[in-house]
Amino acid sequence: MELGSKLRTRVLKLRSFRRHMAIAVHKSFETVRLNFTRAVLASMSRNHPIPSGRTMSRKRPVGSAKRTRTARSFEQPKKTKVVLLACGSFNPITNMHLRMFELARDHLEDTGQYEVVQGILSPVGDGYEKKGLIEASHRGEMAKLAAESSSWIGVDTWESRQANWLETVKVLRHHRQELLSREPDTDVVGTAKAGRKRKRMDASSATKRRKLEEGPPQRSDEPRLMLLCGADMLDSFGVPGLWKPEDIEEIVSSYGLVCITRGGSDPEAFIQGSDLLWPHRHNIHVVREWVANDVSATHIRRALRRGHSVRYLLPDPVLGYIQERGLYTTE
Ligand SMILES: Nc1ncnc2c1ncn2[C@@H]1O[C@H](COP(=O)(O)OP(=O)(O)OP(=O)(O)O)[C@@H](O)[C@H]1O
Ligand SMILES: NC(=O)c1ccc[n+]([C@@H]2O[C@H](COP(=O)(O)O)[C@@H](O)[C@H]2O)c1
Repeated sequence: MELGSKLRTRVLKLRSFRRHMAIAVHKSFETVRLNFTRAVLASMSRNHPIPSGRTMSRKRPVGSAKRTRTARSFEQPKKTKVVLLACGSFNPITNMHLRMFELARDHLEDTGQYEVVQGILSPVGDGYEKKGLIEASHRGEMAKLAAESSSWIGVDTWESRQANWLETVKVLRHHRQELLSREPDTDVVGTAKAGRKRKRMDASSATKRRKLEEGPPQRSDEPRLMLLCGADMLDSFGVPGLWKPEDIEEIVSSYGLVCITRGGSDPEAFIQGSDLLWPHRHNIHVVREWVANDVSATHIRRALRRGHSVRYLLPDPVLGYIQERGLYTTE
């Protein structure tokens, strides 16, 4: 009997020991598994950005500062700010001259890379001496009347106030210098409208000079200047002796070109056929105008000479200016 009860006690103890061992082994496996899972999760949160727009959902001690860093700050690269410069006769300015800016802005912003912050109309000076060109003061005034309807397009008469005609690349250089001379937090649109208030560049500033030599900024807060033109202007690059090759090279490499399609021109084919433009094709943005608008200043001048209506081809205040002064009645 005694032997039997001892044996039973031993068997029970053995069973209890095995149970305890099993629990201990299970617990340590569980600990290893949990630690592994934690490690994997930690590494995932390090390697992967947090879903867009959401703050990190880690618990924080009561009263501690709220996490304000969102995924957006990780994911969205800064957009390059762009200022568009359109050079031309604007003799007179037409609705299509304004529309070019709208088309260019949509196109650039649709890429997701750019934010167009300002448009500048720069009428050519009297020194250009093109047939039928009326005084720059009138063309500048008409451009200003036209730009009043826009919140972001302005007129700069610096080019037209120069004594002699200036190559377009020199106009671009001037405007880039103006942009660099601005304070970083300047409201660019407001400045365009009140250009007179602009601060002059401090020629002694080594930083600014260095930036000018380095070329236009690509991804910084400083806006990048691009030349805006119609496809006929791009075609004119091919007219022998009209543009210096080094000027064209500088325009397309250091600034960039936004070219609006125009009836009778094929900008893509022109770029493809040009050994000068082809290497810079990624800096030339061809914008297709699906609603063809082939209004030209030439057509408007001709219609005015003939006493025909030009209403709705150019802004009403511009038409009023022309009629009040009897402009474009003779060739
Ligand atoms: N209808 C248009 N479509 C596309 N681009 C245009 C159009 N009209 C003018 N442009 C562009 O606007 C800029 C300034 O043009 P400009 O002042 O020479 O006007 P224009 O109407 O072509 O003048 P003109 O008929 O007197 O030659 C140029 O780059 C020109 O290519
Ligand atoms: N070599 C050059 O820089 C060059 C040559 C021809 C025209 N342009 C410019 O192109 C524009 C052309 O205007 P128009 O189409 O009205 O002639 C003007 O602003 C003019 O100054 C520049």
